[in-house]
Amino acid sequence: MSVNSLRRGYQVLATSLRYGLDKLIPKQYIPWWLAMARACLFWLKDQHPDLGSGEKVKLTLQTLGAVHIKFGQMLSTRRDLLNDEWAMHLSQLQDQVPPFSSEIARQHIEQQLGCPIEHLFDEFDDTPLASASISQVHTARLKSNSEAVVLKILRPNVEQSVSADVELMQLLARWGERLLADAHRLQLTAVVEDYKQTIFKELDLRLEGENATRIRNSFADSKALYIPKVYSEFSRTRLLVMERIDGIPVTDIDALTAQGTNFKLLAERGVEVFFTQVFRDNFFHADMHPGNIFVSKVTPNDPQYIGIDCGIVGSLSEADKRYLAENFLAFFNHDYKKIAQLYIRSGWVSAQTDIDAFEAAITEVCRPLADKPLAEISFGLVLLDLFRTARQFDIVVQPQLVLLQKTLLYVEGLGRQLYPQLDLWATAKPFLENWMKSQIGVKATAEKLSERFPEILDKLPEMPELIYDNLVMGRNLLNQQQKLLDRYLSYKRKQHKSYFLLGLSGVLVICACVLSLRNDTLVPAIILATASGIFGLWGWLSKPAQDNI
Ligand SMILES: Nc1ncnc2c1ncn2[C@@H]1O[C@H](COP(=O)(O)OP(=O)(O)OP(=O)(O)O)[C@@H](O)[C@H]1O
Repeated sequence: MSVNSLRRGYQVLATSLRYGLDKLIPKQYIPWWLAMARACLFWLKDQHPDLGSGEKVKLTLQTLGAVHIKFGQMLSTRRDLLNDEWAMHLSQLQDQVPPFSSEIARQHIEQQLGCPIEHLFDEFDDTPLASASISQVHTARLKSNSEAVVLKILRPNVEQSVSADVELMQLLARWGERLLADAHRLQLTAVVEDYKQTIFKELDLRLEGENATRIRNSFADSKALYIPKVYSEFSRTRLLVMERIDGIPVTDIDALTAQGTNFKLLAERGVEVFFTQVFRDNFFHADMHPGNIFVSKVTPNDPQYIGIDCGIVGSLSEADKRYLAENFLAFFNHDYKKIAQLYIRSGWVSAQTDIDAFEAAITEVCRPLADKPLAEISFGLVLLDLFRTARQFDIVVQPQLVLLQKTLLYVEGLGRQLYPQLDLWATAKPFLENWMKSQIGVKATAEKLSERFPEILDKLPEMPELIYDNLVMGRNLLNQQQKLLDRYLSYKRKQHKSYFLLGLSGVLVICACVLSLRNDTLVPAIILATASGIFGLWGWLSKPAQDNI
């Protein structure tokens, strides 16, 4: 436990209490010991009693910095779970976080460029265009070709603030693993470790530029998604220069309606973009909150998304991708037994699970969702059902899927806002069916084989030797397994014998004690005590050594 994490823990607690967040929890949910602990922190008073609860939460998260702002952004996407006041305040965390001074921004940009801004850019605007969790964005024009660009510069000291929070999260995860009954299932330290990797990569804007260029290239001819061009020659670790886009924020429903946007197509394209990135490209934008998504003003009837901020991206292993696709398809086909089998095969749930009970639980969760438009699905209830089933069947959290699950939440929340009649499943099904066909059909297998043909040809001469070696290895392995089994059985036999003798010795000693209470049974008592000693010693000596297993 480091001093840093303790200090940060205190800061988080103090800020939350000074904004009176403790008062937002209904009294009946506060146990007595927590109420007493709160009373002990008497000097941390609510300093903003007049503010609404949504504003208090926003200001707390904003004060605490990047990691907390990101959490607020995530909450803000679930308008179906928030009241208007909370939704309005939390959505400001997407791009209206208080900016830092333009002088500091200039200084940092020039430090990164190694020359005055005016050498490379015209019309640099000192008033930031937007300011978000980790950075601030200023507009300018490239001197070389007069292109409108934006300069995204990291916030001062953002690395330190993120480090402190990650350390605190690691500490809490370790405590959680010791104290929570569900710890082994929640994989807290692994999830935090994954988050650490992700967030630190986001702080390297050069990586963000590379991610953006990769997604831009894979959607080069797409009508669904446009990613602005990155000027890598001017980009550095703390500075990203890219084409300035002029779209309508995806949450500005009034402006989208005014330009006659085809909302149905827009929502369907959101689903298409998500599945294309996950399954075709295996490289997905994993920070798709509304502040990072715009809609082009050019062809409202054939609407195109514009995506920015590719700092957080995800990809899956081939096996996870395949299991996921099969899971989705089984869900679309109402084949709940298949979902249960897939969970067991992939190891996401124990092989000892009662498959019939598991299937019944999955049916209960999935049936209310099947074939329904988003508007008819209660997301909150689905989430509660999912948590309940996960706990009941001891489903282990898969850290590698957390980013994807977060992205799916964003996509679902977005679809709900844009076009609540969207049938997410009907839109996704043909896409996944085609993808599966491309993975497992005869043609796909032939293609994969032909791709690997030179490699296979190369290894062909080594084959007989490899086959022979493997057979020998297999036989040795079987012998070893048999030996291990024999040793284990012999260990168990010795252990039972030793327990029996020690037990017998115990019984005899009790009998000896009882007999010794009377003078006329003193001799049998001595005999029994001696026998007990012999059996005890024998039992002790026959105890097998631990390393004999
Ligand atoms: N290429 C661009 N053209 C126009 N505006 C942009 C561009 N890039 C960013 N912005 C504006 O700047 C805001 C913040 O940018 P960005 O999301 O990249 O920053 P961030 O600090 O990484 O944000 P987040 O909190 O989402 O991680 C965006 O919401 C958008 O309003």
